[in-house]
Amino acid sequence: MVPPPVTVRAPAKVNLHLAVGDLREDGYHELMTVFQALSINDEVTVAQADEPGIEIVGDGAELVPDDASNLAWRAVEALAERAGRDPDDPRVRVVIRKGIPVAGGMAGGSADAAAALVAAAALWRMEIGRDELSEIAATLGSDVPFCLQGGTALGAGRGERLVPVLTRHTFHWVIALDKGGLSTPTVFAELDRLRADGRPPRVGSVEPVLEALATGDPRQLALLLGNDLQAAAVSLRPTLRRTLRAGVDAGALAGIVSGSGPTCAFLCTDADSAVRVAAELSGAGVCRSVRVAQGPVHGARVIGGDDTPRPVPPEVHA
Ligand SMILES: C[C@@](CO)(OP(=O)(O)O)[C@H](O)COP(=O)(O)OP(=O)(O)OC[C@H]1O[C@@H](n2ccc(N)nc2=O)[C@H](O)[C@@H]1O
Ligand SMILES: Nc1ncnc2c1ncn2[C@@H]1O[C@H](COP(=O)(O)OP(=O)(O)O)[C@@H](O)[C@H]1O
Repeated sequence: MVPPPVTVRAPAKVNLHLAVGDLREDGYHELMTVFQALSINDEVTVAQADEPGIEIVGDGAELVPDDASNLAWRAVEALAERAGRDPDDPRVRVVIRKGIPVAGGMAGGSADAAAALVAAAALWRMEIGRDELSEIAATLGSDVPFCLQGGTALGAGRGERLVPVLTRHTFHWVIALDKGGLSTPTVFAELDRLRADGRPPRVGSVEPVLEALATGDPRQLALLLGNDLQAAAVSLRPTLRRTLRAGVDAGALAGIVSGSGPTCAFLCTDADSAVRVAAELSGAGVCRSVRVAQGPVHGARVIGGDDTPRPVPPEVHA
């Protein structure tokens, strides 16, 4: 019998704190970061199929590769290998519905990879623990283990070594999407260049951020948001300075470039304030579009539960 397709939702992330250390010999930078998963999602459906393939729909779909280089496809191949299937012929069809801005510093590709891992594991009814999935996730990208885990987490190494952070509070965000993307390696390289030329400011220690998260006070957290990549993202995209100012002028507690950018994330006092800030920011003409989001949310999860029969989405032909 053909198993029903599995659809998994995976979240975007913002880095509340992103301390970038030195360039390592393997080409990565040592990081100390605090991730938070936000209620902006991609959905990935994996279906058994005689005609394998990948399809991407939604915002920015044309910017995402629809071949074997797609991270979701690579995730399926990696899991097929673990399942003892032929990784070169996994006999599935993958459909990605983009809700996360592409190349926006919100881990869209990583979310797709995390979702594809969970979906393929459920489709093939694999007995595989989250720890092992997380190990496979880390081989696909630094942010993929976090997209799997979700919530709020401290990330070390290149961001893949995670410890969950407990928070008692839901935080309310306004997200400003920029007109184009920024390439993550280019932004890291720009930071190296800025550091070789001078001393761009570095974020402080992470402990106060963890304390603010424990109290759940957005005002306290707002004072501590920090991102070492921000100077590099602003250097490559100077208009971000105006976007960051406009969000604070609109009433946000603080604004920050999300990861490698160019998306900007604004922390607000509460849900009502976030709606007001979003309305004013979208009228300011400084960004492509504006969304309201909350965090933390859970990581990659089957929608509706493993046993719930789901209709076949029109794009998927099992
Ligand atoms: C900057 C961050 C912050 O969370 O995310 P984004 O803002 O891009 O989403 C991450 O470190 C990005 O993670 P991810 O997008 O998974 O990057 P990877 O595929 O692992 O790496 C892409 C490239 O980014 C650079 N890179 C990435 C991670 C790291 N710790 N040091 C690096 O120098 C390297 O040049 C690497 O080749
Ligand atoms: N599912 C995906 N598979 C492979 N590449 C992707 C996928 N989604 C996005 N990309 C590509 O990866 C690059 C980074 O995109 P993304 O992960 O969305 O941003 P970021 O790394 O800034 O968080 C972009 O060039 C984009 O085309």
